[in-house]
Amino acid sequence: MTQALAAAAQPAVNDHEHLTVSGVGKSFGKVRALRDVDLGVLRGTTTAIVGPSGSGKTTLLRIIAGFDAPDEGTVRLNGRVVADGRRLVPAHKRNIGFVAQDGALFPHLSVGGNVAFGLDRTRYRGAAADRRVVELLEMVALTAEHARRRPDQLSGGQQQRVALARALARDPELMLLDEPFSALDAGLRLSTRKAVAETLASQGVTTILVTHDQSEALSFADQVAIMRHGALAQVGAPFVVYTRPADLETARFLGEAVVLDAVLQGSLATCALGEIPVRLPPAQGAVKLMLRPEQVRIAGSGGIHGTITETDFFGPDVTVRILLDRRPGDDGAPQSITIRHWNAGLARVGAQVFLRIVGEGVAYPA
Ligand SMILES: Nc1ncnc2c1ncn2[C@@H]1O[C@H](COP(=O)(O)OP(=O)(O)OP(=O)(O)O)[C@@H](O)[C@H]1O
Repeated sequence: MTQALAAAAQPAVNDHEHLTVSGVGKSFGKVRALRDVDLGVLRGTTTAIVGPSGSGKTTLLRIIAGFDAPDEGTVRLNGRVVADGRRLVPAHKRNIGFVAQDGALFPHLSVGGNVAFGLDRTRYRGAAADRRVVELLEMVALTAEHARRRPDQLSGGQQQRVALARALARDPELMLLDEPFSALDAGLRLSTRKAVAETLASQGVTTILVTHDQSEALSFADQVAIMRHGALAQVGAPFVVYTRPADLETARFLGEAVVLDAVLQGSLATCALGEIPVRLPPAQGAVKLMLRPEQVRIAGSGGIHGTITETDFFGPDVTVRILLDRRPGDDGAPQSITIRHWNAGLARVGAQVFLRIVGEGVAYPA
């Protein structure tokens, strides 16, 4: 093959991409853990890989790190192939940082000793190393005082931030985070996540976070990759994947969804909630229409109404199940929806309510 032909046979690689995963597959015996995964990550951005347990997230992260080799496909860092059928650049030559679920700090070393472990000893020695350790601890909102403690004398969130400081000590270009917040309780999880995101953004480190928590993925990342059964179901900006999921399963995975039978004509879907505009209609005729519950509001009056059949109180809001009244000419089965409302006093079982729809729906072929 001539050079020009060989170049044409290569998949297109975006020059701005820090990481490019193309057609990656991996099996463990009969288990197909990854199939035909394509993922591009721009330099300095944050990507979250989210999916249910066993969907292949960790396998993909380990292949990006260089801990495992793909069976097929290619991984490129800065346009350079680091893994394909023949070559495998090992993890320690990929200039990456890795933070595991449990932080994996060395219990026998002090906090400072843990961070210093990551330092390049040809660049940092003696007082320079001590100064760099404190600098790294300050990046993750800890101090020189913490450096003297043992890891077990810190809170869970502090330990995770030390693990991040240790990973940052290597000056990585790419940071891989494998569910690093999952062992923390809700409040600590939020504040640690924010602190970690801010540190990584300020250092301009390209970051990939693996999580099974949808809201964590949506709030942390510039780009969300949804993984299912070893394949990527959708990759896009958080707002896009949440408001325009590629399919119903992705819609339901990323959040609560109101799904109704509808008939689509042009870009208008007729369903038990009236006529709802649809962006980019995929088909005409019978479809499934998806709205997010926050798009359905309880109103003072209107043409759409129903009866509350069930409520569930959560504190800031209440989940309300509503049996929709049939609209004139509708002879289909009765349909119920579940939405949220802030006023628990208003949402009483048996109450009649009017509903108003905000924004557009998403239609899927029935
Ligand atoms: N070393 C291994 N040997 C055999 N099977 C494996 C191995 N590692 C992963 N698997 C299998 O590959 C599939 C994907 O696993 P993986 O750990 O990547 O999923 P995950 O999405 O990270 O799950 P979790 O959220 O539970 O960590 C699973 O079916 C798992 O059992």
